[in-house]
Amino acid sequence: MTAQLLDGKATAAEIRTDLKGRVEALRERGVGVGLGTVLVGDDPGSHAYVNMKHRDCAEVGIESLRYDLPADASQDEVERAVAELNGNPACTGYIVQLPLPKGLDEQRVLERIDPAKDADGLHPTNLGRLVLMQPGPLPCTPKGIVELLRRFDVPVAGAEVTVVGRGITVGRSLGLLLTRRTENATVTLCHTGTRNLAAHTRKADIVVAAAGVPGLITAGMVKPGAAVLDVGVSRVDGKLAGDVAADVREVAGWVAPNPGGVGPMTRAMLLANVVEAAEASARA
Ligand SMILES: Nc1nc2c(c(=O)[nH]1)N[C@@H](CN(C=O)c1ccc(C(=O)N[C@@H](CCC(=O)O)C(=O)O)cc1)CN2
Repeated sequence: MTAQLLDGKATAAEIRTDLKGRVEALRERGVGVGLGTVLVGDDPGSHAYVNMKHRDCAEVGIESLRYDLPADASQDEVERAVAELNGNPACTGYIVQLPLPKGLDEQRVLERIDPAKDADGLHPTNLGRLVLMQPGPLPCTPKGIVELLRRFDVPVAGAEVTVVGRGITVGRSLGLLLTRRTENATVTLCHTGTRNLAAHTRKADIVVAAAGVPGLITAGMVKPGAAVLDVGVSRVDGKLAGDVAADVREVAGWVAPNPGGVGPMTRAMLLANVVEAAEASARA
């Protein structure tokens, strides 16, 4: 068996085409859409992601606002950038690129974001909405994963899903999202304290690997026909390496590769969050 490709790159391009039309429609009604980013330091991966986010904005007609701060920026400087974006009417949504350099209090920065402009859904108010199953912006990677599964008709309702990684941007939020009544999956959240990881992945209909451990998930850990989504990002010898070993393709029913799977969907969902917020404010 060779797995069907969950092609996030092509799917994200389709989503951007749809969003472009919606941004144009908003502009015709006098509603501007602007995405801000706050990037601190010189991590090459973070720079690449932020550059791609602004390139996506240009493609769909969203205005870009960009704060690039040096690696030695103080907590006050980062919070000042956040305060400026909160007060800038041209910015309808924004993100603080994570991780922040060591020494900065990430949580304190995220708490300063105006929840109404929180394009990443990572402000505690919006994470609380997710826990309470209330409407609000959703973290981009989990939202992108659910959208990718839906567009490729991977059955989610009633599925056993094993998520590897408990971080807030992916694993923990994805668990909350997939267990909502609308998704109705059963989720096992694995992490570094999990004793027998293979026992949990082998029983899963869907495996989401977001541990950041290159090649962690191998063919022997996957149930034949399962969907396997690679969200892990590591650099090995300067090259991007995912969490899923190449041999998994011979066992799985679907594979979201890395690159080309969930990453582009993360970016597309960021734009979607900004456009949805602008549409909601235009309706109000
Ligand atoms: N504020 C946030 N920070 C981070 C998030 C996030 O959702 N919000 N997620 C990750 C990084 N991330 C988004 O910022 C991200 C990851 C991957 C991609 C992507 O398009 N990847 C490409 C390959 C890119 C490459 O070659 O390096 C792919 O998978 O095909 C976009 C965004 C951590 N930080």
